[in-house]
Amino acid sequence: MIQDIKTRIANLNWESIQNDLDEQGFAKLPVILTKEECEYFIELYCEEESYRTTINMMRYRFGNGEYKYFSYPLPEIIQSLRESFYLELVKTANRWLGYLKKTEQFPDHLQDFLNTCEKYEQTRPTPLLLKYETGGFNCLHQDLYGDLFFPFQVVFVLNQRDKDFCGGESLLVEQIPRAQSRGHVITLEQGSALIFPTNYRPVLGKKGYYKNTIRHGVSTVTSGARYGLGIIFHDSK
Ligand SMILES: O=C(O)CCC(=O)C(=O)O
Ligand SMILES: [Fe+2]
Repeated sequence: MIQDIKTRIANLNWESIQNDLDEQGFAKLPVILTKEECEYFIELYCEEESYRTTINMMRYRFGNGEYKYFSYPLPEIIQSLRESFYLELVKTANRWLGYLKKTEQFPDHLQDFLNTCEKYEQTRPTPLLLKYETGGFNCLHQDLYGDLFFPFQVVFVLNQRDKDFCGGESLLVEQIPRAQSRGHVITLEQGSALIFPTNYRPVLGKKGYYKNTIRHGVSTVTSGARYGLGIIFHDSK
């Protein structure tokens, strides 16, 4: 099953995903997790011993909803998702560094990147489950938890759109230098995912690449409850 997760990720159409990431900064993925796997996570949401921290979003004015960061060791399936997405996305991450004429490179394997995070005192795990009930939303934000960050993150929706919940679309807003911002609305089916930039995306201009800052959020859940699984690669201070 876990081996199977790795195969599922490796077998995605990475050529097309890499192209989407370069062209638009984000990539919508097909269904990856089965209904049973999604239900497993929704049930896991209530198992308090799996988490290091629970955040009430209203309390911090982050939105309306709740999320929980897993503690280490991560559930095997999340560890596998994190490792296998990293293996592919590190190629894009390093290509993007090249576009921006940066010489440093991210290591090929997640564990080596996490060892570097440790040097920056970023040792707390960041994968999380999120829950929004009717009226819930997530304000536009970025998830940078220290000086070191991986340029991509992945989010899965765990229940069925238009059946278990309405609204709750994924939002990306791109801040274009010296221009107005552009919004993207992405609807995700149960078990499908979105890859998006944690901080910015490089865009080719007349004088080389420049950066569009990107923030993400979730529109209001107009009925029902929406659960999500976020895979963030860098650890937190
Ligand atoms: O619930 C969502 O889709 C957004 C999750 C999010 O903000 C994240 O994974 O960082
Ligand atoms: Fe986020």
